[in-house]
Amino acid sequence: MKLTVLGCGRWGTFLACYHSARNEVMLWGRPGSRAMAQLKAERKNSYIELPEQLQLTEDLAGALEFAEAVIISISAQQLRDLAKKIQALPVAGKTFILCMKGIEVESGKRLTQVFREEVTQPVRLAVWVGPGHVQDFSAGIPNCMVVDSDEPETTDYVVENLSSDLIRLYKGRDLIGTEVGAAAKNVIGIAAGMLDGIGYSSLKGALMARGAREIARLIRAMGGNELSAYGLCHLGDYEATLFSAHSHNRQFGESFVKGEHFDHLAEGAPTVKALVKLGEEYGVDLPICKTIYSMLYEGCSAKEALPRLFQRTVKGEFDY
Ligand SMILES: NC(=O)C1=CN([C@@H]2O[C@H](COP(=O)(O)OP(=O)(O)OC[C@H]3O[C@@H](n4cnc5c(N)ncnc54)[C@H](OP(=O)(O)O)[C@@H]3O)[C@@H](O)[C@H]2O)C=CC1
Ligand SMILES: O=C(CO)COP(=O)(O)O
Repeated sequence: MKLTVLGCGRWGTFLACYHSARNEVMLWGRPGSRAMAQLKAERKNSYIELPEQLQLTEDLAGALEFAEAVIISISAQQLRDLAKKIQALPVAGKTFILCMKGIEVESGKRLTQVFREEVTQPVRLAVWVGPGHVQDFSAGIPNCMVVDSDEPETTDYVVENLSSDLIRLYKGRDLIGTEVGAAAKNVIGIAAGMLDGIGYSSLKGALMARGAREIARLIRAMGGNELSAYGLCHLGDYEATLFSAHSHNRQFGESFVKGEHFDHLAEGAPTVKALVKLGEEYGVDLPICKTIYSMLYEGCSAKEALPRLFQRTVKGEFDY
């Protein structure tokens, strides 16, 4: 199959390399991208070396014309901007696969909603999320991920063509849950990093249980299947995010409470704004998300925030 990957950061570059083993692949970076300049000059970045056959380009029209399936992996808040550029080019009949995790802050919309609003040509659309770090895959450690779509045939097409012994793909059947779960795990990852930063790592087990419960309630209220919160898109991604040294969201949370600067993309930081808004809109209490929001955006300290969570009224573990 001919595949194009749009986005040449950590994840997009890995995906382009991964797919190059079995497909003809072109990797696109926006004009002026420093990441693309490095890939062109050195054929590697700090995570991975590019296979010889992988083609690089900054020409969006050419990249889209090249492939029947197009993977997108850029920062979630930038998807609308890129989707507008895609809509200006002929893409009817192609399959787009969003390998990214987030909820748009301005609108509270899921990434497939954002994409479909902007790209109105007839295209197939899927998301591909779940646990996985470049460092682990590059060391040959396999993992399981999940693909979901607004049409089951598209999920089948992606899973059947792009699964491998390194990445075992499962078929998701709940697009709302898969997207919200994937976006929200980054917020729980920031919370985990904050606990690590204040020396409370032993609380991460409780964070896992209560975090997944909170997101399950939101998914259900939004019309999704609450079980998705316990699947690969969310709980299944906790090891990679709440515990892994490679997680940017976890590292961001730890740096934040230590007052240190962190220079990489942590999708949970904007996404928590969207989740808090969605909680209000759907009438769902999201105490962990609200705590992270108050720490990141309202100047609340960990010392103030944590006791508030423990002083909440007593309730049943699985109450709504
Ligand atoms: N297991 C999984 O499913 C994983 C998923 N991810 C997800 O992948 C996405 C990207 O993460 P990651 O690769 O770590 O992030 P990076 O910051 O490494 O890469 C982001 C890329 O997006 C590009 N970009 C940003 N805005 C635009 C735009 N308007 N148009 C075109 N390109 C743009 C940047 O370009 P430039 O080079 O010019 O800055 C950069 O190359 C995130 O949503 C993240 O959650 C990440 C890791 C694992
Ligand atoms: O999504 C990921 C792992 O599955 C990557 O997470 P981080 O952005 O926290 O590194």
